[in-house]
Amino acid sequence: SEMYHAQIHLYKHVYNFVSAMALKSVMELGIADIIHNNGKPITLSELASSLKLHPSKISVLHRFLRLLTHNGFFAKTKVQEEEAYVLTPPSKLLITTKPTCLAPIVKGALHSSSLDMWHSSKKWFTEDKGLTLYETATNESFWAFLNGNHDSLIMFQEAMAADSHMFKLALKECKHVFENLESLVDVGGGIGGVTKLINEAFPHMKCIVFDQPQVVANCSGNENLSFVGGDMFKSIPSADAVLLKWVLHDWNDELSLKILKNCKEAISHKGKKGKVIIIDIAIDEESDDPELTELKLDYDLVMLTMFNGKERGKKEWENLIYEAGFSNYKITPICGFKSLIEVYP
Ligand SMILES: OCc1ccc2c(c1)OC[C@]1(O)c3cc4c(cc3O[C@H]21)OCO4
Repeated sequence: SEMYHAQIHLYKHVYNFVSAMALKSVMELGIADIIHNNGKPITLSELASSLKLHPSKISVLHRFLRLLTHNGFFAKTKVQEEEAYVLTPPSKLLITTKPTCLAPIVKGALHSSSLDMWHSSKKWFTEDKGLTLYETATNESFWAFLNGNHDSLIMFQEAMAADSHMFKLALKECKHVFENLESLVDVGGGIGGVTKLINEAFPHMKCIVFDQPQVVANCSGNENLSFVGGDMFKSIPSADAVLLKWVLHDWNDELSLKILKNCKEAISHKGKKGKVIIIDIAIDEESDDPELTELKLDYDLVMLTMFNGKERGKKEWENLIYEAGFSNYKITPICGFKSLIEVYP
């Protein structure tokens, strides 16, 4: 009946965290590496012994694998009549020796420092101080937390760098965007994860990684890759193109406008030939399948709660781009759930 379906819907969402935390456990145990290095399907007992599990934990492992197999992270097969597990495309993204490894994102996004704040949401809703949920819960911004906790900063930067390897695959599809650029500044480029990939693909392009001084402090480049410290809300080094990957979703419209106006300044020496390259989520409920839209809306709340940022729909991107004084733009989907938006003065 409708009541039963409503109950299932409600309970499923209450316990959504279980599959996320089971995935975190599998990541922490390095199970994807064990199965990958095994070179063939692995039985439960083989997996348990390589994990050096106490016999009492073998059934626990089986139950975790059962849920994750149900959710498409493993598949079952038979080895000499015995059940065995193989990796699937999603769990292959947890193999730590591959450049496409997203384990650092799983680790960072599901770290207690990213989750604990949710227990303060009622307080956050009832206050009018304009703080993020993160600040309401911890009395400091997430960026201040990262700058004050070396291990968390490394974890965050590894998460950002992990995602940028995905960008390497996308770069093959969107090479034309970066062709015939003589220089590019990667704003909010962190430790240069993405910029290094672009520099490898386009060795003659002068690439600048632009981020806060303390972020770029002990980074070193090469003759065509340099690190510059500064404040993107004040001014951005000039170049043929400015890259904003996973930056504007951290900031509300007012601050995003400020960044985009400084980007326009930075490319103005090139006249019409300059461009701003935005890589971020573009919500598109009409054409995206519901699963993809749910991921984008999840990310919207992650950005809202951590940074008072937001993910934007196609219309919102258009309004922001025109408001910043640009005349034209083009959106191309890349990397599965992100889009590449070329913006022209
Ligand atoms: O736009 C930047 C940006 C992009 C992605 C993410 C950001 C911020 O913070 C939230 C997040 O869920 C997160 C939090 C983390 C982390 C990684 C991580 O990935 C997610 O490592 C430590 O805490």
